[in-house]
Amino acid sequence: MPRGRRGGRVSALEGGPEEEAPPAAAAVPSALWASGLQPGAAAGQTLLRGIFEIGRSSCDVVLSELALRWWPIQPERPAGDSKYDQCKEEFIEVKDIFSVKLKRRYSAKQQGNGTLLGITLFICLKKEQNKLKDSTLDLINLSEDHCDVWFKQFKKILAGFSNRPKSLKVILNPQSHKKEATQVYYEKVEPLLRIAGIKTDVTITEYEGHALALLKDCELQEFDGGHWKLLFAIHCWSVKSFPLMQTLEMSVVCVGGDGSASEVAHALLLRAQKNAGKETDSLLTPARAQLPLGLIPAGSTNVLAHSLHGIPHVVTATLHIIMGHIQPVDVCTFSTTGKLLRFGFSAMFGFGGRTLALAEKNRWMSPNQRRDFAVMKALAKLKPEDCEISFLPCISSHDLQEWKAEGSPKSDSSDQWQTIQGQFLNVSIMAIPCLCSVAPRGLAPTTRLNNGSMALIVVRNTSRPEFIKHLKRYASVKNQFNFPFVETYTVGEVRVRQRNKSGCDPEEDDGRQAAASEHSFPWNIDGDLVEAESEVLVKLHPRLISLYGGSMEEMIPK
Ligand SMILES: Nc1ncnc2c1ncn2[C@@H]1O[C@H](COP(=O)(O)OP(=O)(O)OP(=O)(O)O)[C@@H](O)[C@H]1O
Repeated sequence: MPRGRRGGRVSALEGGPEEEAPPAAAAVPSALWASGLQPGAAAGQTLLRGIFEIGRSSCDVVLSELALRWWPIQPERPAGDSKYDQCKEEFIEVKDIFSVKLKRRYSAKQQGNGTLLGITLFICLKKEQNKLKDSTLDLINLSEDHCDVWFKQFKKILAGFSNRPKSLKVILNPQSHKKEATQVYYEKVEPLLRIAGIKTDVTITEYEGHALALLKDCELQEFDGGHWKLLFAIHCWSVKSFPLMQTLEMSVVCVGGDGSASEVAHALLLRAQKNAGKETDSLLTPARAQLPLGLIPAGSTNVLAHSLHGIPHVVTATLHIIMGHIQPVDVCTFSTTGKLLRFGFSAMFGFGGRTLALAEKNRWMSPNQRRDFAVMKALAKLKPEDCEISFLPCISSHDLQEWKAEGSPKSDSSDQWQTIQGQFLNVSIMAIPCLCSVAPRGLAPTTRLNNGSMALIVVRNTSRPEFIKHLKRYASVKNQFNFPFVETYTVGEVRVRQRNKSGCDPEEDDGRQAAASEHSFPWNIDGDLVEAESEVLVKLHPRLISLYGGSMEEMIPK
């Protein structure tokens, strides 16, 4: 049977059993399924044409600017025999190739280069549930000259992908989750980076704050001789001159959980302010981070990586970096009494802050144990915070379009602060959707990575069973906030002020006592415990950092 009709298994593109295409996709070749192009679609100018053996069939192969196509060479068709009509063209898109190697066979006695067998292409395939998977396609031809021409052409094409990083500074937290980040990196990430020809320089962090200390003040050339300094200069120049045409010679990658990821993002942003000569304490318009950041999920919580990739999957995260899939992402500044606390993506105050404080106090437990224990204990001691919350609402894009149509000069955020006050069990402020295992659509499902607004979700005082019901509803795909005691707002800026700080019972070992002095309150900022004074200002800064990840629209389950 021709390949195009038997599940499309080009042998070289086969994946492991858990990575098989779902039944709906099984009827088309995996390479076709991976691609957005349809057979016969315009493929750009033909660059090369030749014969290779692919999956044991001799094939006519055409390389064009956009795609590599092939179809079996058929013997002259006997009259009336329709069998060969079923032969289908197969193809992969050129943009899905991330490396090319000459394929050789080495025997024990052989000296030198070995026997040439052909060319191997390394390909990024899109699988179900936002997963990406690496695969290979062998183009077999024993001719050195033939393969050399094709190999050079593939190399030239790959060199043209200026959005792909050439060099990575890798920051790895060996303590993340159950201390498996090092293994994750060397077993799953580094081999792919090596195949892609990306240079790496790895720092294994030795203490909390090491990543910040390393990235904040160091000279970039320290990482790689003069290489980094030169590339940094080129990068700054290219960002300045062509903001949308960045040459991504280098990037930073964090291997760890949310705490590490957010520390590295914070460090890159502090660095950007320093380079731009900006004071961090009165930041109205912070400078963008110059270096893109990749996140490899290896922590107990991986909300940032999950939100970026739609799935906390190490190979997917690595392939987004290799393929140069860049997302500009909104960032918040958290400040108190005019001082910058930190840059971050999401925060919780109240139940979320106390739960984290309790978990931190019990770090001797395993990550899952201490998380469950902290949730149970915070629920047992559930009590509201007396707060005043002021916010600047964002105008919906629909209203904005109408105003623009009417010629009104209004911008997308209102200049009218609104204030709510009372007893709140939890306050969440999120610039990204915060996808996680307990909330498949995210803790803030209406926001996006870069929609220029934050979700403010406030939970007013209610009974414990009602609050638990609300927490459980996050697992649902709809009506998460359909409770009379929950309010959601789309905002650009929020100020949370603690109104009554004196109600703290020293006998109670709740999160507040666990975390802070009587003058500060536990905030959970991207999974890190931050003690803040009574008032915290959170301000959104659209597209302040570039992160490697997929397109959000495809990712959130409907
Ligand atoms: N060698 C180290 N020893 C102790 N802490 C470290 C080390 N390296 C980094 N850290 C700190 O560990 C914190 C948590 O790390 P990370 O988020 O990567 O792991 P995690 O398993 O998700 O953590 P958590 O259990 O706190 O959620 C970070 O704030 C980071 O600064």
